[in-house]
Amino acid sequence: MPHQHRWHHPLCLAPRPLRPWLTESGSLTARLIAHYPCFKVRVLAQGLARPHDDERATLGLPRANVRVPSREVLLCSGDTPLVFAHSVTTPAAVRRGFRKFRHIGGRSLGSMLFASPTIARSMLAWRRVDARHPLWRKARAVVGPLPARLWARRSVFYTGPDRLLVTEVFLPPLFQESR
Ligand SMILES: C=C(O[C@@H]1C=C(C(=O)O)C=C[C@H]1O)C(=O)O
Repeated sequence: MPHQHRWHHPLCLAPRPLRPWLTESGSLTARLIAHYPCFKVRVLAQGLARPHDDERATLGLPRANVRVPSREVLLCSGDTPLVFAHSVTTPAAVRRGFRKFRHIGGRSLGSMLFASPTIARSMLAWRRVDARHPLWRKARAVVGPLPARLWARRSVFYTGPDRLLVTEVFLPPLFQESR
């Protein structure tokens, strides 16, 4: 698992206003809605894509060139992006336990994941990402200029044998002011 070890940067290094967001163990969507009344999901991509290097092992995908169901969204307050979220799963999972994944559209994935009593979640893991990481570069491409390092977190949702890996990158409004 080559990149796995990078996913445990100590949270004490994170900006204080960001920590409650990084550690939220319930739905991030629900927490955002509570703080931002103009919460919106902007879907950037939904379809088949190559998983990132640090996602493949977590999903048990052996081949580097395999394409898997993926989704990228910006979670926004009005037009202001707050979180860039990237989710990947397996072709088998979208036919079984995560059947709704492909049809979620402009609703939040959190509304599906946390509504189902048969879906469980792993521990959260955290790291900082910079221009060497594909998620930083993807966020930069849609959001525009960004700080050199951003905090990200990820966790796996499980149902039966199926897995869905959700990674969230936190954008400046969530750490440049305290809420
Ligand atoms: C996992 C959750 O769902 C959020 C919503 C997402 C989406 O709609 O694609 C993706 C990741 C999360 O930021 C959550 O709310 O905690």
